[in-house]
Amino acid sequence: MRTRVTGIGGSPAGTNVIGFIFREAADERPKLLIAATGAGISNTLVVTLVGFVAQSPDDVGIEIFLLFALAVVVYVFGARYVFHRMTDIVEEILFRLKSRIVEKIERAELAGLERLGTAEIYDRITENATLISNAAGVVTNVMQQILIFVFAVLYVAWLSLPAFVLVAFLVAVGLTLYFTRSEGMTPLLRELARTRIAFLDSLTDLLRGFKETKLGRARSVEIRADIDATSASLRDVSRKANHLFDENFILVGCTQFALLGALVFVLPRHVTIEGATLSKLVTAAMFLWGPLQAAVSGYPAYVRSNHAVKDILALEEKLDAAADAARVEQAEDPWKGKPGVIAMRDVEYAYAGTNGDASFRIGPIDLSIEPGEIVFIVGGNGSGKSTLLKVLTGLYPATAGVLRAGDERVRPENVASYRETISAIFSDFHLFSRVYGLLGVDEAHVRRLLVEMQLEGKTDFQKDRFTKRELSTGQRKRLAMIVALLEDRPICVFDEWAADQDPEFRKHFYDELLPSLKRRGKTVIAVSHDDRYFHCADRVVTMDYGKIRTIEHAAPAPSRSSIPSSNESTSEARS
Ligand SMILES: Nc1ncnc2c1ncn2[C@@H]1O[C@H](COP(=O)(O)OP(=O)(O)OP(=O)(O)O)[C@@H](O)[C@H]1O
Repeated sequence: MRTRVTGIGGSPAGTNVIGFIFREAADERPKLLIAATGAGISNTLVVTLVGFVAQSPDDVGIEIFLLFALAVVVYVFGARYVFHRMTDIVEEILFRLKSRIVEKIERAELAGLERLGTAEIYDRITENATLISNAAGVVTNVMQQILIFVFAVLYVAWLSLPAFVLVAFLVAVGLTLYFTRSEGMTPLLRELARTRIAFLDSLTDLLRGFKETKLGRARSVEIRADIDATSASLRDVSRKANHLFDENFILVGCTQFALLGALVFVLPRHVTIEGATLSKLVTAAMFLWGPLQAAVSGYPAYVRSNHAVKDILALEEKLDAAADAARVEQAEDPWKGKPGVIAMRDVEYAYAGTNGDASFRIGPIDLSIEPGEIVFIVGGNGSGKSTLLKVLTGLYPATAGVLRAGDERVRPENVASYRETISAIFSDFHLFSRVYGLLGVDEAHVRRLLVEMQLEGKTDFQKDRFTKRELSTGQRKRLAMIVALLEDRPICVFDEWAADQDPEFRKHFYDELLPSLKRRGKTVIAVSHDDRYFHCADRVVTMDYGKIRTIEHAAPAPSRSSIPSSNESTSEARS
């Protein structure tokens, strides 16, 4: 059966799937080779015996039949062993590869992962892994067919040396043409990989923006046009690649016809050859066709799996690069859960620019936050508040300056331990399906928090999960708050947490929750736009264009009549 191309990746990393499997099967290589050779020989023997018996059926004794039966048995056991082991080995490699990639994702720095994007990771870990998995059987078959082919050619050499020379010459010409033409495949495969990721990106855009597309016909038509365009180019490149494979397949068939033609039309004119030998040669040449076609039709799958292997290894390299700074994380923990004063001295952070564009940067920033202090970070949209939080929490490594916690400088060697002292709810927070990091937590305690967050009856907590996570944004943020409270870490970081809460719960957050955290000795760093609650902070840090504009000690709570409207004060802050 022909193997079709459905979209393959390409990359510069250098290895192939056979090397990959053989490296993995180092101890088993001799056994695999013996089993594959045994299967190949017995397969050839079966066909040779059948040809022999067909020539003179009356001369056949029981020993020929027993040899025939033995060859079948050897083939079955040899082939079974090779196929099963190759599948096991490939699946084991893929299992290890996936867990290694997941580990590297975990170790990657946030900025590195943000640059990489999710489409490439999804594609490599699913599509490419499936390609390699499917190719295991095909690759084994190709290797076995090559062995059978070699034995069949040896059989031809035994029958007639001139015929062997003819076969060797025509097969060499055919294969040289085939492989030369197949080289045209590499750029097509690379193009396919790029197009497939672009397709995934557009599809993700459509799915994430589903509501928006439902509301706008023009938007939906335009995004559809973009997806169709990517999909069409995926189809065209895939079609080109498959046509190339088809032509190569036909080319090998032509080599076969040339071989048969040369055997019957050319050879007898130049070499003395008996009719019986010629007939055996023709049978052998026809027999050669099977393994050759099988090997050639399996070759696309082999090429695809090679590209898939290269792409996965290239992804690993990118993840390694993203993990550089955090390579030795967990090595040190100087704080033992007590980070002390957090101090930023001349700290700067710059996003990596794309296509030479100037990127946004914050700093230089000088800021110290005492344990137990409540600090609000305020400022207009895009002033760098969230970026500052990510640097402060050690998620973005400062590109200049020093971040200290207590007496210790936060460095790649200890940043993971520093992060362990912080609970954070970012504006794009994620609620995990289970309360990872808190598995086995006391359910009664969680239920009390559900009551405090006014979520009883909306969801419940059973077996380490909130029974329902499809809640309103404000309610989901309350669930995230429950997780943060359960973590019970000394530093709490909230990025516009109150923004999606109703007035009553917003008041609860500022007037009760934050003071109760303070009473428990927690440091709270919160991004806020709620100017009417700025008095709840010990200090208010105002950011503007990535720099700290002012740091003010909070004024006492204003009387109700003097509270400005939220709009007034926001515009004042921005002016
Ligand atoms: N992942 C990123 N890569 C590159 N630039 C980014 C990235 N995230 C944010 N920026 C840039 O950093 C600037 C500051 O963004 P940031 O989210 O820190 O602002 P903010 O003060 O929290 O804004 P808002 O009040 O709207 O949440 C933005 O203008 C944006 O251009």
